[in-house]
Amino acid sequence: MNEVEAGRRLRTLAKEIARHNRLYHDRDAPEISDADYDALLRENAALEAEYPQLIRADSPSRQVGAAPSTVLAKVTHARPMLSLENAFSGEDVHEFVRRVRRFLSLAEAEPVALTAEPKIDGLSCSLRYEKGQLVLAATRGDGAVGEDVTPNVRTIGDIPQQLSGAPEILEVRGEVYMSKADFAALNQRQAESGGKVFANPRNAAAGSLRQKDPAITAARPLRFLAHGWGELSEPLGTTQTEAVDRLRALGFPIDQRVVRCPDADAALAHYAAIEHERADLPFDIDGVVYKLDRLDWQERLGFVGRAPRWAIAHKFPAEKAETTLERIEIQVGRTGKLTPIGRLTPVGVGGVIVSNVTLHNRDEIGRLALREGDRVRIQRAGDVIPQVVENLTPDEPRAPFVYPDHCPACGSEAVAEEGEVDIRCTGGLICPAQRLERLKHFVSRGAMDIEGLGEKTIVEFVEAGLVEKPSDIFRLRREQILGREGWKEKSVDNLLAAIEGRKGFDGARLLFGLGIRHVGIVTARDLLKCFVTIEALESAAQGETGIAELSAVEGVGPVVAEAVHDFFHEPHNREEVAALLELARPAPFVSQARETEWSGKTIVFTGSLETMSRDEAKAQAERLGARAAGSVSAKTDLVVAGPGAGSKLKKAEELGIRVATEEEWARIVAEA
Ligand SMILES: NC(=O)c1ccc[n+]([C@@H]2O[C@H](COP(=O)([O-])OP(=O)(O)OC[C@H]3O[C@@H](n4cnc5c(N)ncnc54)[C@H](O)[C@@H]3O)[C@@H](O)[C@H]2O)c1
Ligand SMILES: [Zn+2]
Repeated sequence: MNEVEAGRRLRTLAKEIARHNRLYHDRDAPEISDADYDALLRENAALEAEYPQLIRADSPSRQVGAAPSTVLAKVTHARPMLSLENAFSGEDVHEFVRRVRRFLSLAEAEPVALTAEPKIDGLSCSLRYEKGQLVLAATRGDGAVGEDVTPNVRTIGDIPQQLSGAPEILEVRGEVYMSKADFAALNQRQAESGGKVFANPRNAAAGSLRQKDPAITAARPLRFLAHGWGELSEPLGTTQTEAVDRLRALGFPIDQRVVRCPDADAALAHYAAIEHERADLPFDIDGVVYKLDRLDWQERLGFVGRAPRWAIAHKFPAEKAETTLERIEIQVGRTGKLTPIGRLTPVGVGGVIVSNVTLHNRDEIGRLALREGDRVRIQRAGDVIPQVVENLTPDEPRAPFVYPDHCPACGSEAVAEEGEVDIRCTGGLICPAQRLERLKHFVSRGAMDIEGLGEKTIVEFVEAGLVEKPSDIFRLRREQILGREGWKEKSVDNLLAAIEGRKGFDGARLLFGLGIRHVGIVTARDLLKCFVTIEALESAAQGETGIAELSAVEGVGPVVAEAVHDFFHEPHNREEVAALLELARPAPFVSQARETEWSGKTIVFTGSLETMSRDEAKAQAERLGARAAGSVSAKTDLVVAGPGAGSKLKKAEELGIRVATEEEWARIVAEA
């Protein structure tokens, strides 16, 4: 991999890992296994080690968790709540100790004692006591800012409300978790009452704590184990062991498997013992945490990036089992992505019964040469969605699995983009699997922006069968809506007037609203700047030289060209577009640009803007006749940088490109 490729890969990794962090930490709904997630992190770390100059401001190696949810109040931690580095082998653990020795310049003979303890699979929580009273409880959030869960935490029996003989300020940190037995019973109750069934104890604990109603938390069997601390007005001891003993004496639950080990080998022996016991433990664990016992050493080591240098989590290997792959089914996601799912003969893996696996994509099926009927080895890594790691019967004669080239939900053609493994349905507008998301996008503020037709209403209309595709919005009749619950005459009239008002609307916004892959509002404008009407664009896209013609448009590359071509290639889409054009009659493109000194220039906006949205800034640039671009190059004429600007600003400075603040930009606009 060369430097350019590495930079590109790092960008992809940053985006992907951030997405998985949100899914896992914020939404409690991971899409990939922890083992796959950890592999992404390791790939990122290896690339950063090779190309330190490419380390991004938003690098996953510097981030903890995910931003706090907006449902709960935010709490800025007095001391950050960090993550842990991972070790996957005994050798990794020895290397950790060697790193510590080097950092502290320890003599050969100097022993390095560690504590070893189970890594509880819950969610971390910080409890703040002032003068012995519990005053604040917070989740980790992104490490710097967490969520205020004080009223909820007050309902957890394991957590003392009052302490005697505690330091004046004491922040205790530990894990809120649910025992396996309580989790099973809760899920049973939830299923019987038609409530949410949780994927695993960690999700159940997180879902029970990270919500607004303390009565719900109180009804859930949450528990707590302390394993560390944050701000302190006086030390708890001189070693980790002493400090933990002190916390226990103050009344905090501490797991009995926390032990002091004189060296790494002793710690590894304790790891083996805990791993042996794992299945019988009352709660889920995903590894063993080692910490330096001496607190003065912990202090000197401090932390780097997202984790302390003085601790490491030794993860357990994934659990495996063998079974039969009975069927391969293709699911269509909300964005049209086809995902193969394996239906298995149910089998127990690490304490849960597994009957489905994700097969990721077509390439993965090819790599494992999977066919319906094969025996497979599956793996579950303390996670929700297990995966196939090996085909045990690749040589048995069996018909190969034929991957569909049409969408099972709507019958449209399904294609892979150049260089991409994912296969997508091209029938976006008419595909039932994508219906809701497409419609939400169509009416959204950046697209048709129909007042009174928000996401909620779209969901209502789709569920009622009133709307299936965008053109149906223009077919809505008064009597269809009137008489529905919550709709008064006035609101129906307002809605119909708003829809009526969108006839003859900006063609670029309608084109953007179609949700063609890679066609954002800027690209939609670029396309119509050249073709003027959607009809003209459509016939160009369908022509023999369509892709070449589209690629030649200023601001449009081959990827966009191909996506537009694929979209108009699909007869269902053409039919729907024709109906839309007939009903909505969008306006042909009229350039809003004036002739100014900025005409034809290229401007890049980076960082956050405070007085306007990014979209507004781009629109301003366009009105000056300039083009808003996404990345800085030698052809850039101006970079407008707000707070938090990173690599783009750096690049502009390197290239000697003019840089303006948001305020200066506002002046440029006013004066042009
Ligand atoms: N599957 C996914 O999409 C996905 C996404 C993000 C994270 N993850 C998984 O989540 C984990 C990463 O999350 P993370 O950043 O919270 O790191 P982590 O959970 O691996 O380790 C840090 C946390 O461990 C907790 N912990 C539990 N027992 C402890 C003990 N005895 N001593 C000290 N700390 C203890 C602490 O709360 C600490 O915040 C990994 O296992 C990763 O695989 C998975
Ligand atoms: Zn489809």
